Amino acid sequence: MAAAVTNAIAGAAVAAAVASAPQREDLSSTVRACPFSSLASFQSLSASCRSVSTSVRPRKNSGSARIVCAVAAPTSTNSRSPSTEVVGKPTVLVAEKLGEAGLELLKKIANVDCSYNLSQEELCAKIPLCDALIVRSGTKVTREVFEASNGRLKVVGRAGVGIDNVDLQAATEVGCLVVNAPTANTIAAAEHGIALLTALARNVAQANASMKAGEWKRNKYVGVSLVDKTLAVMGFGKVGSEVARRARGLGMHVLAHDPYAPADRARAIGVELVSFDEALQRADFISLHMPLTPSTDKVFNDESFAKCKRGVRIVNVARGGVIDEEALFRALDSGIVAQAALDVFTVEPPQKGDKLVQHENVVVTPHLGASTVEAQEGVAVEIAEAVVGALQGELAATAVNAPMVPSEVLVELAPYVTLADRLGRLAVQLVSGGAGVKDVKVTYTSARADDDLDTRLLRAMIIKGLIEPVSSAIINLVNADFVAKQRGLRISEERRPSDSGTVEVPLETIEVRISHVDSKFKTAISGGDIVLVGNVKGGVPHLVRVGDFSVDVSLEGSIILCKQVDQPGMIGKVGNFLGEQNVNISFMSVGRDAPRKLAVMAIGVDDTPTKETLAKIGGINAIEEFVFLKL
Ligand SMILES: NC(=O)c1ccc[n+]([C@@H]2O[C@H](COP(=O)([O-])OP(=O)(O)OC[C@H]3O[C@@H](n4cnc5c(N)ncnc54)[C@H](O)[C@@H]3O)[C@@H](O)[C@H]2O)c1
Ligand SMILES: O=C(O)[C@H](O)COP(=O)(O)O
Repeated sequence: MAAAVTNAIAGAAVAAAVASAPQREDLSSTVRACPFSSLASFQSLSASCRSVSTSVRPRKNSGSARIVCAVAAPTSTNSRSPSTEVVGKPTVLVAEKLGEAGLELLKKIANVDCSYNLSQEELCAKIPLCDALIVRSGTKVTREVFEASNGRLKVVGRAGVGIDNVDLQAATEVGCLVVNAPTANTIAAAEHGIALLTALARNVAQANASMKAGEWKRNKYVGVSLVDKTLAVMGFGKVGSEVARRARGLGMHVLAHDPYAPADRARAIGVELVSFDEALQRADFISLHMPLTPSTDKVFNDESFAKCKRGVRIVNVARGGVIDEEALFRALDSGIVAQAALDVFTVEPPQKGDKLVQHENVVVTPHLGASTVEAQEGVAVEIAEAVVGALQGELAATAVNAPMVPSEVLVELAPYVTLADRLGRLAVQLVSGGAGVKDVKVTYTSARADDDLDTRLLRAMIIKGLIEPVSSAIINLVNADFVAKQRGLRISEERRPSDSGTVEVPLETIEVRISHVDSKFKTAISGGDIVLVGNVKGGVPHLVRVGDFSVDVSLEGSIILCKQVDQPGMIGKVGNFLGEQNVNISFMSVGRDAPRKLAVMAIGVDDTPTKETLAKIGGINAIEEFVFLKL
């Protein structure tokens, strides 16, 4: 007897729960466009991969480019729109001054709202209307901002390098991509570092102020020479190496401390890489160029100043927070530090009358490192390109909160990305009961060596497929692992060597196995688990196994799976019922134990059959159970 029709129809509604999913919704209302859900969208993504592939390489720390899959832009019709907004275009909020060329690029694809000097409350009020936000260092993009966006904010662009003003953890949790503009202001920052170094050595700022006050004090402002002095560059990245190169040109001996710096770069510039302590002990001048991170926070403190040569001079164009400002004040007063030049401060702007700013041996500028005409135009274009790309679902070469997936890998994995998402979607629809999905094992069969397959993207897409149909979450490469962990969904991965495959093809099959659940289609159970296996044929993802039965159905449209007693006329009967309702069949395949024994019929349909049609199929005598699954 055929399974109860109601059970079968419930297949379309996905009663399954993924562990601790906050909401269960009808599948039809929750299937969302995935950035890679169609080959077409992935091909456009691949095209952009190719265009950058020669310049893209994995970067250690932040030194070189990264490529990740971004999140496709939603359009802005789901929120109240600003009056000037063009419906259907994404909205980009530019919260700090951005160069014209960048604004022009943004305006080609988006409604651009330039609103500067917003308070946190004003930013939080605006953000639910925005798909992207562009900031410099003056705007704090806090957890509160991400939460206020209600999931609409898809990308934050930092028009500059330092991302210490953006809560990356909160961004990742909500699946918001963060991109920066890491290269365009390097030279400007390095030049400002050198400007401060020379100004410090020759008392330019103090002498200037004194003369403007009507004085003429030639003896007071005798400086020190730079030539033959030792400069320690702390943080030998983009800016640090440019400062080092210029300091070498000034005839200085240059040391660098950077735990991650490549020795060949240092050798090429004529720089000696040393430990933190050695740098402090040998330097006459110290120039800071490391990012502000938990490990560099106040790394210049009483203890480190005590290790310095007496009379050392310090330049900081990195971040105020890397110096304990109270400790610097003490070191200046005690003479350990003769002079300091500061472009950056723990709190910006510092309080009026700040004692460090007022100190006579301190030269200050109001965070001007990146502020040249050239750098600001460059940064604006760099960030606008990254944000536009991300909004169009393309690649972000400068993402800071997503794993790097090299472009070549993305191109090759494109059809498998779709396969992974669809296997996840089908598998979760086969789960019944309230136990929830907790344990999923993914097995990749490949003829390639174990270290020759990057599965992070595939895993992310399987997670997306498993979670999205049964929750309100939106999953992408940024937040997939986080959301899975948060929901107690354990994904284990295994590589299985392929005997028959070739290394030309990255993957033979992907198997998704859900343990410790019941299935509404018992035939999908193998060894106690729901098991689906898929592969890619001619660039199209196919389902090739359901439980212990081989099938072959392309993963497009929707699928009806029937378990039946193998007998003549079955295909015709089912086909007739679907034909009566004008439901187009795209694919049909039968996998069986043996002739006239049990079989699984997989039918791909382009349209969604009505409940009545599904009831008629369920009523066919030879059909023991069936399920309708939406992709
Ligand atoms: N004042 C400005 O206007 C201005 C302009 C540009 C950059 N910056 C700041 O300058 C800093 C450097 O920028 P960049 O573009 O060179 O970045 P970068 O990422 O290219 O270089 C930073 C380097 O610091 C190194 N590093 C990390 N931790 C370290 C540690 N504990 N000790 C020593 N080195 C460490 C990294 O390995 C890296 O090589 C950033 O903080 C950036 O925000 C300021
Ligand atoms: O990290 C940076 O890029 C610099 O600090 C520049 O910051 P700004 O964009 O606020 O000038």
